[in-house]
Parts: sequence; structure tokens; C-alpha cells
Amino acid sequence: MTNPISFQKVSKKFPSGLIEKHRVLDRISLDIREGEVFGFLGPNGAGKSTAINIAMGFIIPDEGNVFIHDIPAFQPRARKYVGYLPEHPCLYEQLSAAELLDFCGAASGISRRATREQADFLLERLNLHSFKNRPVRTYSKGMKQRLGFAMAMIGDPPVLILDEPMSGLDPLGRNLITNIILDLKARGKTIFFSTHILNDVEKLCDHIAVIHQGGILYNGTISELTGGPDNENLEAAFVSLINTSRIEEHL
Ligand SMILES: Nc1ncnc2c1ncn2[C@@H]1O[C@H](COP(=O)(O)OP(=O)(O)OP(=O)(O)O)[C@@H](O)[C@H]1O
Repeated sequence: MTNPISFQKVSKKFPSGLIEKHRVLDRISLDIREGEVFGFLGPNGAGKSTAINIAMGFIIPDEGNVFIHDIPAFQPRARKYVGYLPEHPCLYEQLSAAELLDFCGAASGISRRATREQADFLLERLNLHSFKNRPVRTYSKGMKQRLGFAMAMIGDPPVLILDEPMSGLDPLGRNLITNIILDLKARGKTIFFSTHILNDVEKLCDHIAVIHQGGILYNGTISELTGGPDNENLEAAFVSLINTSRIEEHL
């Protein structure tokens, strides 16, 4: 069986001056297996969003490739499997949540009726139902984030790629999204998400990878990293991993 998401020796450089380029991803390889919740951790600027943008086909890698169910990520047909939440959801502010979800349903190729049913369910689940006809420009940051999450889920895709899904959410919102991700996992969905919030990782993830300066420092389970069955030491293990790699860079 093929993996829903597979990064294969992906490298990317971005210009850092007129001539110079700096390497943002350095031959990263990751396999995200069916039905797993995979946390993609790393400090600011580590390369998480760049990797996600390549998996979504928004950026073409210099070397290597990402495959979604064996389809190169840059091919539009790969996207039929994927629901995506960007780091900063960019919404049509004059539209209402109901109109935006209609638009997403049409873009996903599902019927109008199925779109309406799913939209009603998702708006209810994300505590947005009573605001569904208000223009999005009147929403708070957390409401926009929750709406972005609903947009990713419309069409009931088997794979979800979420770039910092808890960003801008208060504890209630984070709890809501955590429970939804756990429900999606129970329904067999594959979820790949980036985050800085280690507490969420502990609750949600089967598998994690830690990226730093474009390279994968760790790829495995939380308990293998922390050295014990409980996840209490994840923050300490994360900080130690990054600091050790910094020390080694200076040796
Ligand atoms: N379009 C671009 N042009 C030039 N440099 C870029 C571009 N996009 C990202 N970068 C650089 O690539 C590096 C990785 O950025 P990226 O957004 O992937 O990191 P991140 O791990 O998602 O960070 P954060 O957690 O802060 O969102 C950073 O140094 C960033 O400045």
C-alpha cells in the first residue's frame, strides 16, 4: 500500500541576495502512513511551511519530490485527496462562512446538496453556525481560523495537511480542534500538521519529525525521543535536540 504523503529527498533554496541562495530544505525524506497523525515540529524558520507548500504543489522543489498517494504533488490531481489549512488562512472577507463553504464544495467537486449538509455539520461542530451568514470581515481571528479548518474538511478528504492549525486559537478553540483531529483519526484520516505547541503534539501524534535549518533531526515516536512511555519530557527533549545540533554546527 502506498503512503498518503511521501517526501523523497526534497531540497529547496531561496534567494538571499542578488546572487546568493540559502538552502531552506536539505534532502528531507518523510513518509506519513495511512491513518496516522504526524506532527511536524521545528523552531521558527526551520522550513516547515516551505515543506508543506511543496506538498501542496505551490512551490516546486529544486531536487526530490513529494508524492500524494504516488502522484507528484505538483500535479493538480494529487490535490483531490487533500484538505489544506494554510498558516494564515486568506479568506474572501466580503463573503459569509456559508458562501465560502459553498465555494469550497464546488471547488472540491461535490454536489450542492452534499456541500450544504457538510457545511451545516462543520459549522455546528466549529461553533460558527449562528454566524454563518455574517461577512467574514466581522469574524475574530479565532473564528477565521476555525472557518479555515472547516474549509479544509469540506469534501471529507482522506488526507489533511494543516499548517499550524492551533494558531490564534484560545484554549477552548484548541480543545475543539484537538477533539476534531482525534475524531478524524478515529475515522481513519491521515493528518500531517506543523506546530510549535508541544502540548498538542503530545495529545495527538502517533509520529513526529523535528526539522531544524532544513534538515530532519528526528523522525519517530514521541516515546522514542523522550526515552519513556510518558510524554512529559517532550519539551526538554525538543530543546536538547535543537541545542545539540547547534553545538555540533560550531564544532
Ligand atoms: N519565498 C521565499 N523567499 C525567500 N526566503 C523564503 C521564502 N519563503 C521562506 N523563506 C525562508 O525560508 C526559511 C524557512 O521558512 P518557513 O516559512 O518554511 O519556516 P517555518 O518553519 O514554517 O517557520 P515558522 O514556524 O516561523 O512559520 C526562512 O528562513 C524563510 O525566511
